[in-house]
Amino acid sequence: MDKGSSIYIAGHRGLVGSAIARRLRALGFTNILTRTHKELDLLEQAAVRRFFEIEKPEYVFLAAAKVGGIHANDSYPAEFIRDNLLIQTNVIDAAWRSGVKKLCFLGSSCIYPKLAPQPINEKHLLTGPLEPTNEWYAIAKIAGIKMCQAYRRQYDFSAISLMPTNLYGPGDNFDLQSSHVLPALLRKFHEAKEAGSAEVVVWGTGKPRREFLHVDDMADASVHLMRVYDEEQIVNVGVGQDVTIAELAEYVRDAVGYTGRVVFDPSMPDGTPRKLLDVTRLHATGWRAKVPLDEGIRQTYEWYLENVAPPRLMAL
Ligand SMILES: NC(=O)C1=CN([C@@H]2O[C@H](COP(=O)(O)OP(=O)(O)OC[C@H]3O[C@@H](n4cnc5c(N)ncnc54)[C@H](OP(=O)(O)O)[C@@H]3O)[C@@H](O)[C@H]2O)C=CC1
Ligand SMILES: C[C@H]1O[C@H](OP(=O)(O)OP(=O)(O)OC[C@H]2O[C@@H](n3cnc4c(=O)[nH]c(N)nc43)[C@H](O)[C@@H]2O)[C@@H](O)[C@@H](O)C1=O
Repeated sequence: MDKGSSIYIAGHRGLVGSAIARRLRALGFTNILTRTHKELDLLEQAAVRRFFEIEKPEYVFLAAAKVGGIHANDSYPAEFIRDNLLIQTNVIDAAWRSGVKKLCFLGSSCIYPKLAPQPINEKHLLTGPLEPTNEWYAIAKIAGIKMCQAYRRQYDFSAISLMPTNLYGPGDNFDLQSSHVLPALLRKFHEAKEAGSAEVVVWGTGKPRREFLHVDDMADASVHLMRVYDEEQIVNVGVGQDVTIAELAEYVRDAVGYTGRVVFDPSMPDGTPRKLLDVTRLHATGWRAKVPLDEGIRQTYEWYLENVAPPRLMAL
């Protein structure tokens, strides 16, 4: 990619897409192409094809998707499988048809079997049953990986697939029903502190282990791999370390400064017991995550206070 290359970021207003846009701009890329959801609905095949035929981007970061935490995935299986299959199929096919030089597809660590050996190596894909709460989303993401591989084999299309671990950071979704755990806990602890509540409820048993990567690291890795990596094999993108949800709750409690109790609600699903990525392949490309979890949580809390909390508290 040259600094003047035309680069389309699908989903540029989302957590990852906005971070990729920030990273590219910081590196001096000047020709970044975007469309809001309203301007271009990626579920519409004809509209997507037209967009690619007219704009002819050279590079594509596919960061648009139907995304959510464990409860959203479990509650809306039809939307998660349908929207993700449609968005990725429309974008990957139109990109190839219009002569895109290279495309970066984002999967997820939930593509791996629920009980995969830890840390999870890329070779564990399709070796066992999936976690039921997000199998619909996972199946769509696996189809996306296979589509990139098939287009590479048959059409010589340069498509790479990255498998991010759980992400967090500025621009995250803080809605308590649809969000992932880290933004949900930031909001719960913040609201409990403001209201003087005696306890905060954390879903599940607190025992599952998760790995958290700051979205600025994810964006940096995406741009790096777009530049240096061009193979069929998928690449895990993570930090190589995980924590229990109970430990995560303590990190968030410290960042927010909440002094009440943490209680667990085992009626809510735990999901996969552990999801730690083997990042050997990623490290071999010369890239490592930089943002420590405690620092990333503090920085995300500052972003939350500046961008999300004030209007909502005024409304209370
Ligand atoms: N967040 C995470 O923890 C992880 C994310 N990933 C992957 O990273 C990628 C980005 O995720 P993330 O940034 O978190 O998700 P977000 O929900 O923050 O962003 C997704 C973006 O896609 C857009 N979008 C969704 N549907 C359509 C549509 N039909 N037409 C046009 N735009 C659409 C959304 O726009 P709008 O809001 O206007 O609908 C939004 O800007 C996804 O592929 C996801 O699977 C992988 C692992 C973990
Ligand atoms: C990125 C990944 O995200 C999803 O998988 P997940 O890792 O299970 O996602 P999660 O962040 O929502 O939860 C992690 C853990 O945390 C616990 N937990 C506690 N309290 C809250 C809470 O308040 N909210 C949420 N959401 N979880 C909570 C929760 O019970 C679970 O044990 C996938 O669906 C899939 O889409 C995917 O790819």
